[in-house]
Amino acid sequence: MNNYGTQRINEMGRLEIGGVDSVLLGETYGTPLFIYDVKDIRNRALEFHEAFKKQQVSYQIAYASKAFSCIAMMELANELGLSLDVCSDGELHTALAAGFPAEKIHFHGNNKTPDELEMAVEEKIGCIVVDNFTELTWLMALTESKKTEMDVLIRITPGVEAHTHEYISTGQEDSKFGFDLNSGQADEAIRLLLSHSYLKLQGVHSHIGSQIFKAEGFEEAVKEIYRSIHGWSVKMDYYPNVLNVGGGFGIRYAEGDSPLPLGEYIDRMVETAKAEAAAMNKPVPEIWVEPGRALVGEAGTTLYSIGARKDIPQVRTYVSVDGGMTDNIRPALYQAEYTAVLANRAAEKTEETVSVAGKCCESGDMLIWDLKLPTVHQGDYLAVFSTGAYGYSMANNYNRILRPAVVFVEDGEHECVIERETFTDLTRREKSYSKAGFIAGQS
Ligand SMILES: Cc1ncc(COP(=O)(O)O)c(C=O)c1O
Ligand SMILES: N[C@@H](CCCC[NH3+])C(=O)O
Repeated sequence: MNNYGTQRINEMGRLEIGGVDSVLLGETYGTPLFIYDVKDIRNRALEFHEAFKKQQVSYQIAYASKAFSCIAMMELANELGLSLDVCSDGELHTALAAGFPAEKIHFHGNNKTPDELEMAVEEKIGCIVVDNFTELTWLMALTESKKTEMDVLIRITPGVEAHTHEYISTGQEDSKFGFDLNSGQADEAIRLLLSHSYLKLQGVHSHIGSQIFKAEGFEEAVKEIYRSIHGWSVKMDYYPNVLNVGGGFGIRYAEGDSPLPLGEYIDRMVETAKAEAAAMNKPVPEIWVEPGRALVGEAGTTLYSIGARKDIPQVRTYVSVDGGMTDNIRPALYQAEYTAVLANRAAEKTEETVSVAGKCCESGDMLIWDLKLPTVHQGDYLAVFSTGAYGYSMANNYNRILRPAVVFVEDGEHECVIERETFTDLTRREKSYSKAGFIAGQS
């Protein structure tokens, strides 16, 4: 077993998380169940803070709430001294409902609507990360009409390709996100911003991708941004107060995944920024990062119950769980790999190789291929590791399957922070079509 966070195998041979027996959690809350190891989230936030403090630079760690967003998580992020990256009105609403300080919220997105921009301005959030000219035009008009100042960063695509799945790689020039550097679009946007009375350009943002294991991409991005800063400094006398390098720090999903210690990513990007600033004889900007997965990914475990089993002699054994692509779409979307154990028999030696299927009407609904487990029986609990990021937040109701519950565990205690969806939730906002020609019961 990989021993994520506080996990261990207890005296009964069961997986324990945060000092709580996972079987007890399954019995109490049912399955599928997302279990978050709060201590692990705390430790990771601390690791980021310590890395920045060691470098003696001003910084912000903005939790990318798209990774996992709910009231309890926003409260925890606030308690841990994090800022927040939101990229929709729903994420902003959740943060505000949790009492997250508006001035520490940053708004992202390649298609913020006029309503979302208005909400951000009215709520006086910390900054808007401007992504394109459409948004810039709207934002200029909005702040002028409201006579309200707003801090902004400009998102640029540094032309750096992170070595990750192409769907989660964003820093390359051919991307829907941000202003590109080569065509001069970023220059034009900065020029517009510098002459605007209400929009205050605080700095530059780049995000090169996600699940990145090497620091080189971040170093390269910082260098590339500085090449542009040089130009802006000469042409427009502009030098940023803030350099936001985005998120993307990788985590362990499967054996063989070996991300760097969090501090090393920070050291390498901050040292690059220090060297570049020194070469220009300028101060080091405030460095911001936006980790999502690195804060919550390994802290999450999904507990399922094993149902059907299908043995195809000489071919494969399928064991099916009571969830699947509805609570974890990542294997279907990115061929993401996971590992798992039988939570109720975590100490037993492995005896067979099975493939774990979800319950959706979809052949692609597979969670793990060729997983070694003790002989699997119906009713066993399967714990899939590292599901804390982009699991619940990408959950859906395909096949009208209900979204699972989420429980936080820490120091031997457990608390449900999101209840399991109910059938009532499924049909609550629905009504009959008044012009339906067919009325049940009549021929
Ligand atoms: C702009 C931005 N910031 C931060 C993140 C968080 O990424 P991760 O969860 O990989 O740290 C993302 C998602 O990739 C993003 O698009
Ligand atoms: N949702 C993706 C990462 C991209 C998210 C942010 N741009 C994942 O599950 O890995």
